[in-house]
Amino acid sequence: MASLHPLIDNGITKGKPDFAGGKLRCHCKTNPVEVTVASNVVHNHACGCSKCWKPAGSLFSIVGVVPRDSLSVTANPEKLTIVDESAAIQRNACKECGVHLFGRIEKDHPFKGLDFIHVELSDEKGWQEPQFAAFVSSIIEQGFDPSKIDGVRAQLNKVGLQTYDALSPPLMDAIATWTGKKNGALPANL
Ligand SMILES: N[C@@H](CCC(=O)N[C@@H](CS)C(=O)NCC(=O)O)C(=O)O
Ligand SMILES: [Zn+2]
Ligand SMILES: [Zn+2]
Repeated sequence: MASLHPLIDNGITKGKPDFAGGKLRCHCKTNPVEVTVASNVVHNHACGCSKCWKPAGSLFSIVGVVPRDSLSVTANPEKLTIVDESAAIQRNACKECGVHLFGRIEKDHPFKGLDFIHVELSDEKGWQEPQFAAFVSSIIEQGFDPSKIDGVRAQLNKVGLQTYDALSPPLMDAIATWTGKKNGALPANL
């Protein structure tokens, strides 16, 4: 079976409601970028989109939000770079290892004031557990076989995650398959 994400593959461990935050570190063996977060995450969820950072071999990102004021870069900030300046979410990644430390919204947007983080970058336990899975069909755009996408939804449902797409799942899959063929991630004759 495909790996969804290390935090959900073997079932989901519930967080602690009173958890007060912790430190996130990139994957660099020396001089990792360190971010300190003084709050728990909310709306933690799995995201299948192509923009959210995923650990190697995982189909999904686990991403949650924290108030921007509760996040600070506490070591090696010079290693950070913004992945895509034109995106609504300015994802700050380590130039050396590629890990995304936090995403920030600067433009006028419903989520302005919130930063997006990945709690598996922290050694602390107690972060809110993932609550649902979003943008499931988007993994097809990245080359995932569309005929196997319902198996992924079943895997997510099995660990207790409801799955969502912007439209109904079959319609979103069809749109994503078209996009995957167009961008070359899927064979044109599929
Ligand atoms: N199908 C697209 C979906 C991208 C997308 O819309 N992602 C959502 C969820 S993270 C979003 O809000 N993106 C805003 C952004 O990346 O700035 C993909 O996989 O690239
Ligand atoms: Zn790094
Ligand atoms: Zn995403």
